[in-house]
Formats: sequence, structure tokens, C-alpha cells
Amino acid sequence: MIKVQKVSRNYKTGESVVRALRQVSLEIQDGEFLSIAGPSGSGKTTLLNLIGCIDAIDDGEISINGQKVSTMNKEEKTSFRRQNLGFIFQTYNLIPVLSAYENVSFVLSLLDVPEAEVRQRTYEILKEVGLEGMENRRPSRLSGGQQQRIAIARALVKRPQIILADEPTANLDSKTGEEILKLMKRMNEKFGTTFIFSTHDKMVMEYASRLVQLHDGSIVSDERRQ
Ligand SMILES: Nc1ncnc2c1ncn2[C@@H]1O[C@H](COP(=O)(O)OP(=O)(O)OP(=O)(O)O)[C@@H](O)[C@H]1O
Repeated sequence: MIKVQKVSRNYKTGESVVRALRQVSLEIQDGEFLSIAGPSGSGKTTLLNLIGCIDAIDDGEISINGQKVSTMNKEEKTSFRRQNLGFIFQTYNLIPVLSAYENVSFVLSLLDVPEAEVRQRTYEILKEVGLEGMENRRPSRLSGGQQQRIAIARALVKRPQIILADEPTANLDSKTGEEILKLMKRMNEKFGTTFIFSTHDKMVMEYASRLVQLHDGSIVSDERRQ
């Protein structure tokens, strides 16, 4: 479970201060498929980065599975992220000189997984996301949707409990975006992975089983859909 308690994050630029999150509280249960929506600048990325242990909070507390991540130091956060969290980005963030297989397998190499298991798990997850037969292709030889599938495989291969996705469909046409959403939903159901994704897109919000709306750094609605 993720517990966000009265979390605030301010950005100081010169003389001015942007209050990106204002006393936000939120509890997310294991296995949720949750969308964070809201207009540009409402704080979606800031909230995802704080839950993802990428950024530091100014006030409040975040705990994940009972561990207070908000008070961890940099090294502890890096290790926690590596073990427990997967990330999917709007721009895929793949390594261009690596093949689909290598983009996914290197994550396991960082976790000291034995070589035979790396191979087995990488082939398995690439098949799961619909990329069987494309393992040796570099990202530039794949479509945007296929590149995002690699990113989903890369996030899932270490079997994290939580996947955070910042605008995962923003660079895709609506049909491909919908396919990516369906794939994420299927992975959520199959593996019980918690998915938290941000979006502007109404179609994407429709897939969420819970929709949290932000406005000016505050939660203005929190609605369960099923
Ligand atoms: N590094 C930063 N320095 C200064 N201000 C920042 C920084 N990051 C975000 N902000 C400001 O904090 C507020 C929230 O930004 P955030 O990126 O979290 O919003 P968002 O809802 O994800 O927006 P978008 O949909 O445009 O990505 C905005 O006013 C933004 O300008």
C-alpha cells in the first residue's frame, strides 16, 4: 500500500515560489489501476516523482509497504526504486544502441539475476507485450507503440509491485494509445501490479478503475469507476 500524507512540494525559482503540491493525501491499495488527471501544471508529474522516490518532499510523509520512503537518503531511495518500482515515460527513454532484448535484460543484470534466468524472463515478458520475433531490433526500427511496449516490458521484467507511468500515451495516436492502455490493464490483472499513470486524455482516464483529479496542486476529486 502507498500512503501519501499531507505532502507538499514547492519549487523556488529566483524570488518566486511555485506550490506544486499542497498538502496532498492519498492512499493507494495494492493492485489498483489508478489515473492521475488534471490540467497542465496541476502537479501530476510532481506527485508521480515523489511516489517514485525521484524527488524530495518539503513537508508531509510518503510510505510504501510500511517503509517511509520520504525520509530515505539518496542511496536508500535508489536501492528502493531498483527493487520495488518500475517506470514508463512519455518519450519511452530507451537506449537507442541497444536491441529490444538488451533494453529489457539490462535491468535484470543490474539486479544480479543469473544469466539463464535473465534470458528466460526477458524473452517471456517481450512475448507477453506482443514483441515476439522483434527481440533483436533497435528502437529506431520499431513504431512508437512498439517502443512503448519495450518500455512496459522493461518496467515489468523485474516484477515490481508498482509501476509509475507519466503520460504513457502522449506521443501515440489514439488507436495505439488505446492498445497500450489495454496492455497495461491486462498486465495489471495478470500480475497484480499496481499501475499509477498520469494523463490529460479522456480516453485514457476511461480505462482507470480509480480517477484522482488534481488542480493547482490539490486533489479536487477521487472517484472509483468499478
Ligand atoms: N523543476 C521545477 N522548477 C520550477 N517549477 C517547477 C519544476 N517542476 C515543476 N514546476 C512547476 O510546478 C507546477 C506543477 O508541475 P508538474 O510538472 O508537476 O505539473 P503537471 O500536472 O505534470 O503538468 P504537465 O501536464 O504540463 O506535465 C507547475 O507550475 C510547474 O511549472
